[in-house]
Amino acid sequence: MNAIQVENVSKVYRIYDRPSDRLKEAIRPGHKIYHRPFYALNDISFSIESGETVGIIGVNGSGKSTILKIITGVLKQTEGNVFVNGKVSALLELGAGFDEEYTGIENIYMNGSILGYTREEMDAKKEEILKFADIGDFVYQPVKTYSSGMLVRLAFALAINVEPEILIIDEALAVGDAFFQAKCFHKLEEIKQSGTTILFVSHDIVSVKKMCSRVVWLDKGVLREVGEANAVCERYMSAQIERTNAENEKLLSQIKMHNETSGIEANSMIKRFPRLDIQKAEAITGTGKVEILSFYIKDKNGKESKLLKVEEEYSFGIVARFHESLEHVIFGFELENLRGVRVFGINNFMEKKYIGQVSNNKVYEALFSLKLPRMCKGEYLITLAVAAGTQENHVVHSRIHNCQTIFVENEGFNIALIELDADTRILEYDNKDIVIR
Ligand SMILES: Nc1ncnc2c1ncn2[C@@H]1O[C@H](COP(=O)(O)OP(=O)(O)OP(=O)(O)O)[C@@H](O)[C@H]1O
Repeated sequence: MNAIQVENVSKVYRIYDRPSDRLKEAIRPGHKIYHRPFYALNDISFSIESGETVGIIGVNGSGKSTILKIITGVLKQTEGNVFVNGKVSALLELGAGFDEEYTGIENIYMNGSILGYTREEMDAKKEEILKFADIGDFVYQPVKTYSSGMLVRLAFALAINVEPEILIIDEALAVGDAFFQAKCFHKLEEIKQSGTTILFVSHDIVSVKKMCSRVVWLDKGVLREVGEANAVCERYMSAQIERTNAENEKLLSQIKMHNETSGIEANSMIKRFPRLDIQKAEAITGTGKVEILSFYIKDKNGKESKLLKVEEEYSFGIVARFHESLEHVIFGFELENLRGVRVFGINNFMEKKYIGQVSNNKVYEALFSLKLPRMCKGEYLITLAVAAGTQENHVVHSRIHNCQTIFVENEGFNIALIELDADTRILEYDNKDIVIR
């Protein structure tokens, strides 16, 4: 069953060059048109099944908030239809849904009554809401005195504790502090498991990948893609890379970087490298001026391996052919877990091994030797990249996303993403010997 169905929805705004044009058009109905139509959304269709967690992604101004407002009924579409099946609780703009003259408590009851709950029913929910919001006595103060952090705390606590069938969240979590964000993500995970449909707008692609099974990608009001979360997020990130590449290419040509002495070692021996299988890669992007030919991992005996043990030494090699002479080249790779969380990344720029210039039609091998950190046991995905510029400002010439998996063995407790090397001591004191300041 569909919880939300969006059919050919468009939202058109009238844009006037001068404020007076609006008036001129109003007083001469049927005559001259003074406005230009602007499509904030253009013929958007998608549906969300009951129980799904779906993300909406897109750059600023792509129409994400507009579609959420239309789904929640805050805004009326110009064309098309929206069907919503279930009780909706929404967290839209910060403070929306609150009357700022009233206290937090009063707002809790007002919102509850809008959602059809009686005062008694809200009495029962109040404690849970206040506990989650954790804003102390501020709940007795008018909402207009709240900081943005307090507002989002109350709004989130309210939105999740009214047992919605459909929960809609617009980027709101970004406002809270890190502890609150973590608490919210935990709670969202719980809500998701209970079968609530969740629609989630965020610029944080890692969270979207982690939370959502499917993703809707909006681009300048147009639906670019709807599909499996990881795949759509990858293509979205690739598109962002291409966009920033174009911008950085311009910027780098203006910045004059001093040529470092080249750290490249010449090698005339014939070497064999395993061919990189790019068939399984999730996305390949870049200018195409560099072709990544090989990636390999060798253990300390020089044996190739995809089954790695924590705290052992490995060398990671990237081999690439250059189709153009380039300056300030950066070779690097990243490791992500299967939930899309990056565990580590390394490149020669970070390691302060600067490369002055590489020549057209030559092949270069970048070698990274490292001790594998104490990370959680399991499967990981590798992303390879060759870029040029600096860490902050670079053009990606080739990026092969999630092209290979490795398996990490860890005989430890495996309770978190990484384990620490800590010097742990326990000291004992007599009660009388301590002062707690
Ligand atoms: N009242 C309005 N009149 C004219 N244009 C508007 C109006 N409201 C929104 N827009 C435009 O509609 C487009 C979509 O806006 P929307 O807020 O939905 O984007 P968004 O994807 O949520 O952006 P962000 O990530 O920055 O929040 C933007 O170009 C915005 O300027």
